Amino acid sequence: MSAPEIKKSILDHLTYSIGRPPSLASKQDYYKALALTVRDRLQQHWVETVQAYLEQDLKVACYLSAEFLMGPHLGNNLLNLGIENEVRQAVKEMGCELDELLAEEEEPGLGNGGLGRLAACYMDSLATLERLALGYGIRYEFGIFDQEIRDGWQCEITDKWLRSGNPWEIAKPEITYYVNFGGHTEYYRDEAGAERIRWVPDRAVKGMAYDTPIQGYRVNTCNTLRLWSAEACESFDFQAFNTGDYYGAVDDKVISETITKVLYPNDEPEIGKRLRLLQQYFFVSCSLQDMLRLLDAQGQPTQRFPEKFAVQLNDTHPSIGVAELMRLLVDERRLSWEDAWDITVLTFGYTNHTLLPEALETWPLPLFRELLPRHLEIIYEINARFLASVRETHHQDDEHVKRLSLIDENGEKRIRMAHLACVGSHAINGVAALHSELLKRSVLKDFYELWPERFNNKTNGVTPRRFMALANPKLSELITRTIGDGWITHTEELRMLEPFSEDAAFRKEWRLVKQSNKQQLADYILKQTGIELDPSWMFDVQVKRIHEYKRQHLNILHVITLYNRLKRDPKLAIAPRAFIFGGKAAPGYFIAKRIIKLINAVGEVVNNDPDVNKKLRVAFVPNFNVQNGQLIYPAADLSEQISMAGKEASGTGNMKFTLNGALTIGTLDGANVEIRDEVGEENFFLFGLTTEETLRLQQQGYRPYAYVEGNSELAEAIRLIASGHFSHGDTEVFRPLVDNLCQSDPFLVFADYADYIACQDKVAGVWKDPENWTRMSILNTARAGKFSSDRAIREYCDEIWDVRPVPIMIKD
Ligand SMILES: CCc1ccc([C@H](C)CC(=O)N[C@@H]2O[C@H](CO)[C@@H](O)[C@H](O)[C@H]2O)cc1
Repeated sequence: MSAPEIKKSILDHLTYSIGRPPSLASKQDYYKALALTVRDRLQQHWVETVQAYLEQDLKVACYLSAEFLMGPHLGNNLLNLGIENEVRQAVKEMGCELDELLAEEEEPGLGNGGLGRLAACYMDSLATLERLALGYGIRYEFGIFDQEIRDGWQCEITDKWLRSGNPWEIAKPEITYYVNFGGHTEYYRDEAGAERIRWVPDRAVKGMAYDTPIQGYRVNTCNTLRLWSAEACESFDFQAFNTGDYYGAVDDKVISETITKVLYPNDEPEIGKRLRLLQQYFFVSCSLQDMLRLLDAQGQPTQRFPEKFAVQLNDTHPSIGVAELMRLLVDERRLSWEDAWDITVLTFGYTNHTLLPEALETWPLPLFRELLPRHLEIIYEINARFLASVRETHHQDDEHVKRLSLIDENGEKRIRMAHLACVGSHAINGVAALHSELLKRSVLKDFYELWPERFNNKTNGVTPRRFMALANPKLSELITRTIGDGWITHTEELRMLEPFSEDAAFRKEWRLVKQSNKQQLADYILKQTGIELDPSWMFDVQVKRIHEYKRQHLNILHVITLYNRLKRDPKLAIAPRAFIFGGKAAPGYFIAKRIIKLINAVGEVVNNDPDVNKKLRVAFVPNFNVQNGQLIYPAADLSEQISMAGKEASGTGNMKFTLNGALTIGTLDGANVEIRDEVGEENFFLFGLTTEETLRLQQQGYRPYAYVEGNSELAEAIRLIASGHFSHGDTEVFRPLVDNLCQSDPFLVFADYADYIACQDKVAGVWKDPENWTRMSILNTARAGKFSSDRAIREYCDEIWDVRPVPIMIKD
């Protein structure tokens, strides 16, 4: 791990792995050689961790997720191995800058947003807490699209993240499984004469494992992220070729590989596309077959499956797993239905990440029957037994039974995947206290009344390694210099910072760190957008997927309100503010794309208007992802968490901002509630209707335009948008947005406008006293220890998975 040894290893990899003499090597080559050098050092831990698993009778946490938003690996692995300085020195001696090589890494964007990034944070915490774990997912050839902003509009660019290979993964051709589709089922008599059902599929693909090491922070544990890639069983059909059917010869190859070709770029609206179901079944079947192989490899009986594997369903996307495990246990391992069902329920836990009805996945029966005929039968059987028990034990009326059923019989019959997940899991959790409560009171109410003991809350968390130590080295250095470095693995120790909020010298240092982070972000934004931001201004930031319930359009209404105030009186004493936005919209999400256009259109007018651009600036950071998120979270003064109450399940960006000393303006939604409880209501800018109040308002009949008539600033802002003031006189481009707001406003933007503006004025007031602001900022960081993914993972391990720490010894 010393600089000279690392230098030698990089040179060796340049020669033996890359095959380039240093004189000819490009930055990409040096990056690759360094990545392989670092991977070597991970692999020793990796092998020891796998060895420990094979030698000891241990239980493993298996996290099934259709998305893993890992972010760039190199910096994180240098931090977790504790060799950043040695590497920085080694590459310097070779004439390279570590930061240049870090910038060479393609970000593996195998996720959309919160759900995918949470899975990545949890993998980091599982390894750091020395819990044996496997992350199972899909190795998409193309991840989340790259976003370019052209003339204010989002443009989607294919994410060819594998174009120059991926040094962090190891292909495992020896770990492949067949996954079947289509066909029919039939009865047959087994050798014992027992009548059984077999599936006669009409298509199969092969799933091959690609493993990525997940190194814990300063421990020997190195877990595995196993991503499956689809390939044809026969990559080339010579028969077809010889008969001149050249396309037919590779047909199967093309079709099969399509399964893991691309990530669906939607987060929230359910899409119900056939390929999406193929993707979900494909990776789940490979994963469960892999677990059964591991069980066999350890000579363990099938009955011990739940003692060896705790399988967590990351939302409903992998919930077909309930039916697939039953198929593997009953059809292939010939267990009785009852035994198989007990194993299944004991094995699975289900995490729900959204209350939005349109995001709860349901599959049309005909599609299900066509692709997965045997699973449909199994789901019918599960449903029949479930409803029978419900009738028996709970004497439920038909209406109730209908509501609980796995099959939605209203109109076109559909499979309710959330219901399958609930029936097949012994634990069901939401991702923040409010969300878990709302789950019990709304979408999963009937299941809660049935099985209250299964329901629990696991408030989300984020890894302090990537989002503090790696993203904010200056703040980390100041904190460690002040309270030691225990906080990196025990964030509750951040509390020791509290007394320093009263120390003027410390506050000064705290402000200087924030200032330099803001300068760094300003430089990045200038390079990306050409927009100049002054780091002495308040950086007011909203970065997250673009969605109406997250209300980026409420934020831009505040910007327009300040714009109007300044246009009316350019000398108005407004606290100079830079409004920074970022986030991708699902390509088919019409309104969300118009919101991006509106933000950029308002920005263009504001930034070029001398009456206002000395106090107001707007910048939309293109291609918001994990990499630039690491630049943005440390540089924010104000974190915008302004979703309509009851809509944001948790949020995790809110936690990253708070841990990096930003103050939050937000509603009582998701984890905002717990952030406010932890940091103190006096250190949180609260506004807006509560969940109850939103429901009451919508029940009593909500007339959005009444709020426009009742508020001149709101009326002026809407009038300006509708007039084409921000669109070169074009009154059509934003009409759909204005009409949506004035006629339905489903996310109560108008209802919360006045309180939001008043709260923002309060923020401006507090900002005027930097000492007080800094004190509040320090207290936010000091009291945000709860929001570490380590705390969340400890709870999952102790309360759901029963997975214990296993220190890994490195044998010399
Ligand atoms: C079917 C398409 C689809 C894809 C993704 C999703 C995810 C559930 C969306 C998501 O990322 N939800 C977010 O999950 C985070 C982690 O728990 C929460 O913090 C966010 O509040 C929630 O919106 C729903 C539907």
